[in-house]
Amino acid sequence: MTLQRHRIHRRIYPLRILGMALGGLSIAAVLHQNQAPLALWATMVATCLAWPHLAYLHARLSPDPHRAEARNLLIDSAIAGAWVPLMQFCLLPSVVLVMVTTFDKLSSGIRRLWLQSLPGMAGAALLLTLWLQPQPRLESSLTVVLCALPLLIVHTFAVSVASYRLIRTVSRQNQQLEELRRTDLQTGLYSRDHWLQQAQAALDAFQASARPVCLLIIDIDHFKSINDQYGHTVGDEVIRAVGLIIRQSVRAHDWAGRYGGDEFTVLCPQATRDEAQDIAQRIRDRIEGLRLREQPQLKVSSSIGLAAAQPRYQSLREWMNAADAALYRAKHAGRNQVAAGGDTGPGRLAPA
Ligand SMILES: Nc1nc2c(ncn2[C@@H]2O[C@H](COP(=O)(O)OP(=O)(O)OP(=O)(O)O)[C@@H](O)[C@H]2O)c(=O)[nH]1
Repeated sequence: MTLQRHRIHRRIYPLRILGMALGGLSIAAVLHQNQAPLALWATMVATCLAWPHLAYLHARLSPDPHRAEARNLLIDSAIAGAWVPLMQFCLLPSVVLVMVTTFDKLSSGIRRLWLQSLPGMAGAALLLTLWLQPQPRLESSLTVVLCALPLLIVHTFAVSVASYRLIRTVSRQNQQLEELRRTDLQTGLYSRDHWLQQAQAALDAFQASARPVCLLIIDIDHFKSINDQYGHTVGDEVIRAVGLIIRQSVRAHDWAGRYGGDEFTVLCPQATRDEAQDIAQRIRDRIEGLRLREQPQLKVSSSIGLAAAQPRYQSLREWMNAADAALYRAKHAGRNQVAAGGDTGPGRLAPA
């Protein structure tokens, strides 16, 4: 079981009651086998009945229940250690008690708790050995063996279930983290890093197969002055709206990402330059038609650079530089237009 700070004592309380009951069963069988005096029976019953409730109260009333419960776990180990000489070292239940309480510390997830539990466990065992000097009786009757089994089985099952749940939770959270890493939170498009990975993979695939693939770089025109004139909140809204337009304008198998700031990138696999130009024009056109409900007078436009992959591009950087150079030309030619570079050299596509 993983120790969580929140209401930890409530989660451990029933488990400790169950553990004490099963541990008590195992100890009772040994006491019966060893014909132990009544005082030992009384000690066993009192410990098993009282300790879970005392531990619960201790943690509940403590200002730091997490620490208090960690202390309780150490006391669990000391109690288990004490019962080893009290059971005259009866081998099977002694090993089961010691192992179960030690594994509890390991599965608690509290760092080094199991190590911290060892001195208390060994100390309690040593103290009672020196004090009572019990005669060792290592053998276990069949009854003792049978009575030790429930604790062993239930504990193993409980720890396995808890580990299974923990692994499921961790893998679910890892998946969520991976999705977050891949996504630009503002626009819902792919993040820069993830998009770059895909672009590299697309270029590699192009080098291997020569199937056409194109790259678009989209930049909002004069975005700084939108921020300056309308404020950053409106600027953010424009970025979100442009992201949505891009997402809705590309094909299902295109990869649209936010490269950073007001710059977006789209990878168009299996698209010729003409097909990619159509996509780019569609995006440019829709951005030009964008109107924010709160700011209907605000006009937005974009410039787009397009580059088809070429066998001569040795790296993604070269391919992106070609698209960037095309974007630069689109900006310098008056913005709000698509320019293509790459296979046929510099070229400008007229605005729609
Ligand atoms: N509101 C907002 N502004 C951003 C965000 N990211 C970057 N910016 C701003 O966007 C502006 C980008 O300006 P530039 O790309 O340099 O220039 P521009 O004004 O778009 O001009 P051209 O690209 O030449 O048309 C900068 O002022 C950044 O501070 C964002 O997430 N939200």
